[in-house]
Amino acid sequence: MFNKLQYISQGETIEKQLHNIHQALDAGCDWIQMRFKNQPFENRLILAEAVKILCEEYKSNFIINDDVLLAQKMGADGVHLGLTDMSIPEARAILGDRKIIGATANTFEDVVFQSKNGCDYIGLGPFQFTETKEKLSPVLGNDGYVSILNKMKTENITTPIYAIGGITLENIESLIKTGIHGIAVSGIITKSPEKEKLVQQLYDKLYANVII
Ligand SMILES: Cc1ncc(COP(=O)(O)OP(=O)(O)O)c(N)n1
Ligand SMILES: Cc1nc(C(=O)O)sc1CCOP(=O)(O)O
Ligand SMILES: [Mg+2]
Repeated sequence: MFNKLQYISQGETIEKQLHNIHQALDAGCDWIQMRFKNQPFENRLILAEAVKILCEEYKSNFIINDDVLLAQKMGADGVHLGLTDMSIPEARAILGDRKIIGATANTFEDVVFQSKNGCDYIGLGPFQFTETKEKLSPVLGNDGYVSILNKMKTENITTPIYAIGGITLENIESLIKTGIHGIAVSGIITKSPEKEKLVQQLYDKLYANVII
């Protein structure tokens, strides 16, 4: 089963991205999504090559946002695809069954659609407003997760759900109670002056009731 914490990268330049990813790895994150929007292929390729080496060094999972062909070229661990990106079946045909394919959802109907398409996990959000992503879907709040996760239980849909969008340490306990598997975060880790402490606090809350 997947780790409960995914770090999504940010930064306007290759150098800033790499710096933020390196710091997240140093802080203990072991699942990185490289998200470098509105960049020419050449820049994404340069960054992906560097991140691949770093993630191997730290024995961390490395997935790429949006770009299935770049993920294939890099031999990355997988991709994350939104509702307007390449379809999950098309990505699966390219990457095969052994790669991670994450999908985005904002409604229960999206969850049904993405699960039927065979994604490995779903990023369900946004939980609340965030500056990290433009053109956000409607915010769900805690009640949105309660409603969608309850419907999933009724319909026996077991795809792991990651809450995403403006999540802070304070939100985790109530989100975990809704039945989510984990969280995907960017801003709180990137902006934290005490990343190692924060990542440990996130793990403590995410794994509080997990018997190993
Ligand atoms: C874990 C996770 N969940 C959702 C998203 C959003 O993906 P998408 O809707 O394709 O938007 P962009 O990230 O591409 O702007 C995500 N990246 N990761
Ligand atoms: C990349 C992304 N996708 C979202 C969605 O709702 O689909 S919210 C989001 C941003 C996540 O970063 P932060 O933790 O800084 O809010
Ligand atoms: Mg996308």
